[in-house]
Amino acid sequence: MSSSEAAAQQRGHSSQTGVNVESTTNNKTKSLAQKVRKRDNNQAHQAADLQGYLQKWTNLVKGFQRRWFVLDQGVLSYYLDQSEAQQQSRGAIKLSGALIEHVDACTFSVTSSSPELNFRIKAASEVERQTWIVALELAKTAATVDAAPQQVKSSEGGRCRRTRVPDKPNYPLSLWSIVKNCIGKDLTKIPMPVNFNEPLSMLQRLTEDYEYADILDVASTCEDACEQLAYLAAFTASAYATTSNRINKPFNPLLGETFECDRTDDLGWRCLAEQVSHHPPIAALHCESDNWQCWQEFSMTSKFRGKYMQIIPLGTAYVSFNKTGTRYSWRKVTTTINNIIVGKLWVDQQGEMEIVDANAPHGNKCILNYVPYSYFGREIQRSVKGVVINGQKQAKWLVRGTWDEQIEIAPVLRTLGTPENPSYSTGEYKVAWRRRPAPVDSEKFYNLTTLACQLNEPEEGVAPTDSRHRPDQRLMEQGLWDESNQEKLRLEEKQRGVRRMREERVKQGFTVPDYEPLWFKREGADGMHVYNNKYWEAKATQSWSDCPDIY
Ligand SMILES: CC(C)CCC[C@@H](C)[C@H]1CC[C@H]2[C@@H]3CC=C4C[C@@H](O)CC[C@]4(C)[C@H]3CC[C@]12C
Repeated sequence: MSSSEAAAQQRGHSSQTGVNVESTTNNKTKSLAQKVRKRDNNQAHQAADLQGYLQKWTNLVKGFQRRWFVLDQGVLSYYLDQSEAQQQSRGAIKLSGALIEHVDACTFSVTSSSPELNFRIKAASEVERQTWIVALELAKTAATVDAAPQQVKSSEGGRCRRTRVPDKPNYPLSLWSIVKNCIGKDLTKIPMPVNFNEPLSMLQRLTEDYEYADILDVASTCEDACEQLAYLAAFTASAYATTSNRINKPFNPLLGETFECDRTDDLGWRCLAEQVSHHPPIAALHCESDNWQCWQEFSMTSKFRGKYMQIIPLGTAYVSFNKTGTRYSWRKVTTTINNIIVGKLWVDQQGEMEIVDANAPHGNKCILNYVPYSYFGREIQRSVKGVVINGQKQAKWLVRGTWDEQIEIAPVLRTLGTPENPSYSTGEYKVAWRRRPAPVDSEKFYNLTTLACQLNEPEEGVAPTDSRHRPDQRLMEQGLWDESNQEKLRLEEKQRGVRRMREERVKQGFTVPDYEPLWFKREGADGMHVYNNKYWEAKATQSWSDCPDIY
């Protein structure tokens, strides 16, 4: 029996310890889901309070001593014995920001940094230890959410959005120990515990492509089509900004999972994503604003190449500017994840990206080169270089910078040199994109940007299939990784079950219609999934009856 199972069982029996007990513990999955939902509604006040005798480390002479511990409203206090509990405590730690660590089978420690305090505590059994750790983690999450500044920009929409998620707990686990048995497998097919995840699904991660969509607003006002393309090049590079320090795996979306992000009020755009295929996994996105529309289909293959892994994205991204109807398309470059076996993980981008006019194949285009990292190279790292050429193959604008910091663009005034080795004299460079500074302390919460923190914020009225409702991801966000892992397995099994049933019916000779996504349909010669314009209307009337039950 794993410790978390034991803890769950313990919770079922231990009414005496005062843990909030779900009466239907035999139906554990349900009780977990309920717990998540409850916590969504009122995260701050759902923490399980707990009290009881434990052994507390005093000093080398006296060793462990029996003390009465009380967990109440985000504070862990102790007393000489139970009768003293109404009086002043002997010591107390605020759990917000505290470190809760498992030491050995029965021992754990709770540490706070300011004031500097540490309790080393021994429980009577592993089960009791885990019960306390779970209660403490829950209380910590609730307290941290409470303590976190909730206010963001004073958006015209007037909505307050959160600016952070709970801190990432620290449960060390070697990536290589998981991945080594999976050489040759695709990243999306490697069964991985949530320890390497970030609390976002790939649908949400892809929505972050639009974090700097204001560049598209600028581009939409350009009179010069080549300048517009140069801005667009800056936009495509901005999508990689977060990859420099976000090396966690987003959750693989379940088939039929959706994610909406309506930021029309403050950012001027809204986006809808759906997982439209499971084998191979494909996501489709559609993002719209008054000035432009963007859509894309995304899937990927991944390859181990010795000490690193390469992610090769498939699918095409499009933008169309409303005023002129000009449409451009591009494909994403290859992402490399280095140091898979040992060392610190780091990411690089490489490859050539061609941004072409989708209506005029021989018209303007931008050739952007994401220069790969080279140990010996003289190039600055993460560099992006590009040129916008017109239909006559004349260079019109130059693009330069790095994908993790900023991109500048400049008009070409004159082309010198030879066609094989041209040199350009340009006008002044202007900054087309600059990365916003990271939020304070973001290294404690997966290096998420403020927008990223807000993506998974619970929101009313979204589809039942929305990633925000995904229970394993919510548990992970709250730092409850054991529980999250269990839920993840249950959801994946449920998905397999549905698949198996389809296959069974096909075997029995029934005609089973192909899986149809709800909000996207295949269109055009390449059969790309494009938006069917139904989601936001369905949302307005809350008509979700066609949504599959995936959680
Ligand atoms: C072994 C584990 C830890 C590896 C984790 C790999 C993560 C960091 C990789 C896997 C797939 C990658 C994504 C693949 C494609 C895109 C789309 C692009 O427009 C922005 C970057 C983005 C969103 C990448 C971000 C980094 C990414 C999420």
